[in-house]
Amino acid sequence: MKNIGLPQLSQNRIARKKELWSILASLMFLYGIYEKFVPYHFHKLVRKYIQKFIGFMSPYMHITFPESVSRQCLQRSDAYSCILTYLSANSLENSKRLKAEVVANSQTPLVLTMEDAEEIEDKFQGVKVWWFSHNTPNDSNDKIYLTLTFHKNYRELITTSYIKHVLEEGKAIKLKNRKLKLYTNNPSNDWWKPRSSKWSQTTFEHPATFETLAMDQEKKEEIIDDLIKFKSGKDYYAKVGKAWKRGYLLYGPPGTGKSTMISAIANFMNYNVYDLELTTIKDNNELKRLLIATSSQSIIVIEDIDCSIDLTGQRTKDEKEDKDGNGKESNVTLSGLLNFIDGIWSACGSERIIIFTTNFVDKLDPALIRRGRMDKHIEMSYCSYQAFKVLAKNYWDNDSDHVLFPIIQKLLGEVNMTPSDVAESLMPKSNTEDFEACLKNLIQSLESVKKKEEEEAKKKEVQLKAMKANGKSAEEVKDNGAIY
Ligand SMILES: Nc1ncnc2c1ncn2[C@@H]1O[C@H](COP(=O)(O)OP(=O)(O)OP(=O)(O)O)[C@@H](O)[C@H]1O
Repeated sequence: MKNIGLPQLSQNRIARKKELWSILASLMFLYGIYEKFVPYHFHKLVRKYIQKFIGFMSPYMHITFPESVSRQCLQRSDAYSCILTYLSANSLENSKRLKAEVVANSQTPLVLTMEDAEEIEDKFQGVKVWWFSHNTPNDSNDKIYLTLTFHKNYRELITTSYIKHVLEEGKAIKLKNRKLKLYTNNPSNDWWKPRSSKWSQTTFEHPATFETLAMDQEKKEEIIDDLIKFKSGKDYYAKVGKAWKRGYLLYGPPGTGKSTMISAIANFMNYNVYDLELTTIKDNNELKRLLIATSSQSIIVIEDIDCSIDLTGQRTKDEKEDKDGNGKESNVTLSGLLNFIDGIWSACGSERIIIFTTNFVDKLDPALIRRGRMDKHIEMSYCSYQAFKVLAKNYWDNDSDHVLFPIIQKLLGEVNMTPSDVAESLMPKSNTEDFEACLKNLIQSLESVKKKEEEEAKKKEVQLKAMKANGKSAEEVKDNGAIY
């Protein structure tokens, strides 16, 4: 009988299929054993190496950005949200795919989110990249991650230029879109308008940041660290049973940057500012009403607290009358203010910073500024060499050293000059004035202050000698202001 069986080719195919099935069955069997008997932590390791191997073989590379409140992110105004803002703004298609969620009590009410496992394509200098959003189930923090995928050939371009471009563009768009508010309780100057115990508001647009704030780097970092700790401290405050708020006392001579620091904090934290004018508040009840009307994520500021009201209750009625004779009177008391800061009413909101500023810290009632109430006391001092370098960068974009810098460094060590005065010297007075001319102006100002200080010291020394010669006591000499 003639062989009419399957042709040779088909038989080979069947044999190969059988082989494949048996390999598959063996692999499944081995996987079952691996799953059952190999410890879990070892699984993770194996997965990691498999992923590494696949990554090594693949022509594509991945970079992952977590949704975090890390120090660096905050300084870059949150890398994760900068990327989403960039993606949303840069393509019509992307903006359709990104969801805008409304977040209550937030300065940025619209928060962009990307669907889990969604992919967005972008192009940079002709190179295609893909952004991919995903959760990591193993991550106990339940964070969302953005992964950037690109071809290995463009590694240099993407890791240096593209990411920088995305972050900068995203940050710029965010800054443009963000609108912080400045509230004030200062009543209108128009006499016909009724006096109101409410806040009036305007847009807060101060450009100060920690980068442009002239102060020693170490001190600056300490404040930034403190703010970050506060911002991410919701659970901590709940755990220790404390209202989620923090008090800062900024003290130092006029022109050392206390108001500038407040603006830098507001911009850094993205908080609204409530500028509280105590002298216009009738009594403690009005103060309470104003407090209740403030929102969370805000900074309540009382500037020049030493001049605001009588906080010791010893001022006479005559003194309360203002210079124009308006009879403007404030019955806000120290206890009212203490209640405002940390009494029961202060718990009506959360995530709030209270800032007092003063030029005379010694004048303040210790109860008002004790730690726990004013948690951090920050001295804003005269311009140091490091602070001067920040100002040189702000005003002249100068990062490098200059031959005149050592002279300035020496003079700043000998003379007390406020950052405000240093900044004034660094500002060009005409179109022809360049950086060097401004540095010379500064040296001149520093030298004239130094000369004045030396002359005054000499004068006081002569005075002192004369008084001593006249038989005056040490106390009397001191009272007369001589250096003793
Ligand atoms: N530390 C600083 N960094 C940057 N700029 C500063 C600094 N200090 C002062 N300046 C500049 O000087 C100006 C005045 O500073 P600012 O009003 O912040 O000082 P202040 O300490 O609040 O003064 P006052 O006690 O009189 O209210 C600001 O507009 C700013 O340009």
